[in-house]
Amino acid sequence: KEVETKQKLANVVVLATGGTIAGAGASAANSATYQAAKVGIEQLIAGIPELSQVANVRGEQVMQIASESITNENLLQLGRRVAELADSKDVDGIVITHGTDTLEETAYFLNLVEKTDKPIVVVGSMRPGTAMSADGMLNLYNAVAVAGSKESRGKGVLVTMNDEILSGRDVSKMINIKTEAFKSPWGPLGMVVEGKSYWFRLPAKRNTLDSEFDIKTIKSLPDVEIAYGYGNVSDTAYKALAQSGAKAIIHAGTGNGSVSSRVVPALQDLRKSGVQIIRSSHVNAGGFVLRNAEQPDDKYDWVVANDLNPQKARILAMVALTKTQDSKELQRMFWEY
Ligand SMILES: NC(=O)CC[C@H](N)C(=O)O
Repeated sequence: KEVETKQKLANVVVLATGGTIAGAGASAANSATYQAAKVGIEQLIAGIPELSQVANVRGEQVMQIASESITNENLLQLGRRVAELADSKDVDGIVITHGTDTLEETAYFLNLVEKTDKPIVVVGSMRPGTAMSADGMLNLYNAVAVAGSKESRGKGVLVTMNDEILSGRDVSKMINIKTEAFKSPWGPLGMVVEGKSYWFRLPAKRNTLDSEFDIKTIKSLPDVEIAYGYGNVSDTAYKALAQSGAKAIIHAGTGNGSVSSRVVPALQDLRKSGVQIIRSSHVNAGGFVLRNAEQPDDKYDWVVANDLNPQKARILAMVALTKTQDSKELQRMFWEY
């Protein structure tokens, strides 16, 4: 009988990359002061015996880092391993444990480049496992349950945090001290409660199987950088980033991706020299940048990121630039993904 239920359960692989979900503090009171990326995946899995009720789980330590230090090489390495596993008939779903600082970037990257309808779920925690009311155990349990569920297939890369199922495309870390940290401006897709998923909506943007990007054909990612807009800003950072080789600069703009009049001439020049200029917004609850609003994008040949925040715009720009150098194509991709 035991063998029978084991066979019916989905096979889920947990790829561990580090972060607070693998963190450890000196005392249980240390919910915010601790070291990230300390605990190995075997120990994390062993700490949640209930996982064996929702899936046949095995772990793989892909890296052990705090996610603010993740590089494009790390992204490619992880993406390639996810693709290999997704191709295996013995794997039904994949979970990635990840630091929360750049979790939204990795989730969006995988959402763009993984050609599979198998569930891929990215998860982290806001408190280390050593802390009182640690959230990692339940987040990971939920992630495995969602990754093992047939209902999760074909919904793009997902993120499970704080009982919610969110789209990897537009989820973002909105606060760094609460367990209710991850939100999408467009709301969660569903809830996961006691290992069962409850779905309410679906992503509308192209992803995974429906995406024109494929990790297997991406050899490297071009240099795309972000420069921040604020009062009294100068054009120094923009020029320096271009000089150091940036192929595109994401303008993390104020409000509607607005650009200071002190910066506009430099951005016009940079575009003429071949650098793509992409306007996004750093407003907190979700920017929404429209073409030719605030700045004449048609005239300057700039691109707008619409609802993608600057760090997500960087991810799409890198992936898009592996396919095209044409600003119109780039803009199409920013509307479609
Ligand atoms: N809550 C977290 O995971 C933050 C820890 C660390 N800065 C990271 O992103 O990996």
